[in-house]
Amino acid sequence: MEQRYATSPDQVPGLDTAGLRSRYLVPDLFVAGEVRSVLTHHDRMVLAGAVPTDAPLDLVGAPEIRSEQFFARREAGIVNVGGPGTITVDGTTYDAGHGSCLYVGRGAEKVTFASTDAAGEAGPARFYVASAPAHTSYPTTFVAAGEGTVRELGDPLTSNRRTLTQYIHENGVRSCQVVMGVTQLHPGSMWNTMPAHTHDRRTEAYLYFDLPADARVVHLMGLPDETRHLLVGNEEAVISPSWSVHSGVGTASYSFVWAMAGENQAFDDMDGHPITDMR
Ligand SMILES: O=C(O)C(=O)C[C@H](O)C(=O)CO
Ligand SMILES: [Zn+2]
Repeated sequence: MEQRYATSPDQVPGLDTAGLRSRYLVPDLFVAGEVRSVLTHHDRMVLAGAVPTDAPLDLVGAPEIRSEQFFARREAGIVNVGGPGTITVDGTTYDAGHGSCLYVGRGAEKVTFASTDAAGEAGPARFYVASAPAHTSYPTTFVAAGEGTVRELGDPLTSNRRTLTQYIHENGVRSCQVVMGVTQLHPGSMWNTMPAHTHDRRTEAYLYFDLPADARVVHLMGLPDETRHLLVGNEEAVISPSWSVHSGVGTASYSFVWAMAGENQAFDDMDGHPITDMR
């Protein structure tokens, strides 16, 4: 498990491109036949990727979280951004298609990922995990793709028409901290999360997916009046500390998984920043 310590907005103006990328971009979570993970000390979120090929893969603990079982003191939301696959939690198997979400509660002992058609046209499943510490155990719950709480946002005239589906949230699948969903840009719309916002009470991570290999999302980060950008490729994640805006524009169509953890789960507890105030 890679470990990244928390950062302050004071550091951002002094960082060059490589410095920004090494702290905030998570570029290599998805590797065939492996589980890769990153622990950020921002709200102690763990981001992981699992790509099972010819053999199933288990999500296990690590020295960085001082536990043999990943879910000993944690919960997680898991979204499949690849081909069809299954997630088995303590003997119960969930068919997890592209874009579906499984919440796994604290105390789960054995969590196993498998692909249904790794060698076929669909390719291996690619499971994205966003986890946070949990004080109690909520039931493990599956939500099929698109079946959460849907919000239609933006306008084609401002190139930001998008469908936001909330899976794990206050009025949906219950959790201790993790709030999670998927936003899909409509054809021709390229801007996400504009107007941009911050939420000083929560850390958030975006994982961009379904982006063509030769396209990029220009992702804005930093304090609203001192922004920087990251060029982000398919299946790369960005860590947004509580003080950082998180908004992007793609050079092609894309979706992203957003996941948060922190003080509260109130989705609308955010501070908007008009583009005219941003620098
Ligand atoms: O398209 C959007 O806008 C989003 O998906 C916003 C994220 O859900 C978010 O940043 C929640 O805080
Ligand atoms: Zn946000």
